[in-house]
Amino acid sequence: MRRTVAEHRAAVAGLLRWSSGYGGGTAETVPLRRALGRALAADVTAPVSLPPFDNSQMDGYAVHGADLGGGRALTVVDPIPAGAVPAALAEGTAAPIMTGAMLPAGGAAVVPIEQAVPPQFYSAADLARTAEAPVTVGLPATEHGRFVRRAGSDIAAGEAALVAGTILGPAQLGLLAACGVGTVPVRPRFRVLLLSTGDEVAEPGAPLAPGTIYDANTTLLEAALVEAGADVERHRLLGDDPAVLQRAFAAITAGSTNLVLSTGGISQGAYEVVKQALAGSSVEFSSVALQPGGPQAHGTISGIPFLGFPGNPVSAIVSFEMFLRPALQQLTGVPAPRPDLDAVLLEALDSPAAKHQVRRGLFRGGKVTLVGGPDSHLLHALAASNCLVHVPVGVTALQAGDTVTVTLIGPVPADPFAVEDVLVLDDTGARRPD
Ligand SMILES: Nc1nc2c(c(=O)[nH]1)N[C@H]1C(S)=C(S)[C@@H](COP(=O)(O)OP(=O)(O)OC[C@H]3O[C@@H](n4cnc5c(N)ncnc54)[C@H](O)[C@@H]3O)O[C@H]1N2
Ligand code: MOO
Repeated sequence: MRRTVAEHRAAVAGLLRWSSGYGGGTAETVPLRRALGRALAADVTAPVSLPPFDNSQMDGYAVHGADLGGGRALTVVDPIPAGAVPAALAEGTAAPIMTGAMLPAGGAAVVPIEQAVPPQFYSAADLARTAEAPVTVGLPATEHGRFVRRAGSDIAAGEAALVAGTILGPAQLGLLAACGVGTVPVRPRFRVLLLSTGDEVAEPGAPLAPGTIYDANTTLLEAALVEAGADVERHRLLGDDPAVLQRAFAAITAGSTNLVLSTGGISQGAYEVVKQALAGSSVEFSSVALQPGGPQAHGTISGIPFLGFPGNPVSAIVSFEMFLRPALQQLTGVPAPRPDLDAVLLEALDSPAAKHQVRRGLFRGGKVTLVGGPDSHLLHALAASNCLVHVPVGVTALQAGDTVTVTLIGPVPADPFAVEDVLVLDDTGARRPD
């Protein structure tokens, strides 16, 4: 009995949710620079306020609360660089103050240097002469608090900075650094044991013997798993001997990993090693209405989730994108930037009526060109594509100009038309006349 893509997706998600043991693991504490993309394991409270003290938003003059009305010459006093603790500001004086510098006690506002008369700062030598002939500055009227960044206006000490489960991106890590937090507790990564099967499959690097091919799946799937926030703690290349694979499965103990993932050996051949090694087990071998990625296996080994992907590399990665990546995202919260977009198909295609076909394409500017045919060995075409093109069950043909749904799996190249637009801008950013 053939399963639908949605049925298998739900089965994989349920398997990981109920059997992977993910979620109960011990948090690790890592330095901020190792925490990018990880999920925060506990709430973090701000240990300091941001900003920690009232400070200037502009390079200019700090003015006393009694002098906000402007119109009188103020005596210029010692400047306040960022990092200094200033003396209190007296009525009738103005202190040159730099962006980020602490506002002096008595200071009520900052007037930007451009609005001062004259609009300049004075040298230390000029100010040293203050005793004989005070240097003065004229400032326009301003209001209380103008260009002052108040302590705690971003976040107050003791407030929740980030909540558990937050995915730590540059902004979140920057906030923690600004709060002086150097290490963070993060949820453990989802751990995967990756097994590639096949007597014909050889480790890259060694000379290629006749009849053999290099192992692409280990590298392809490890990269995909890492990109999705998981950790391949171990991978093994195994041949087609069911006894060897059975021993490898028997060595897997409960709790040792969150998922066992294999490629190859699950179809209709005479040497389907995964099928043979798991005969009589609870693992289910099914045919999903998907191309590539039709043959699938799922179940548990020693209580640990097991997924068997087909051996063809494109079938394996399509299986990952269609089934495993969504389940990982649901479970770990690590974002999988895989937007689905509508695109105008630039050429015709055929598809089997009973299957959801996934073609590879290059999406740009709202349009998609197919890259290579539907076959599942076309790794070069996969590497030249940036999206999966979906042809739903029941659709047997599409024409150029039809709208399809694509899933972005790689970066979109710059639109050549957009580049031309940029080139006709002048130095000010205005569009030049054609
Ligand atoms: N009579 C039938 N034959 C096949 C069917 C079918 O329904 N009836 N299904 C086809 C489909 S669809 C697929 S997909 C494959 C899946 O086969 P297996 O999962 O058993 O995978 P293998 O036979 O072991 O390998 C398939 C293919 O992929 C190459 N391969 C395997 N591992 C790697 C690797 N690590 N790196 C690179 N390439 C790998 C292998 O050499 C084969 O060419 O079955 C079809 N057959
Ligand atoms: O379904 Mo197979 O996965 O076409 O190549």
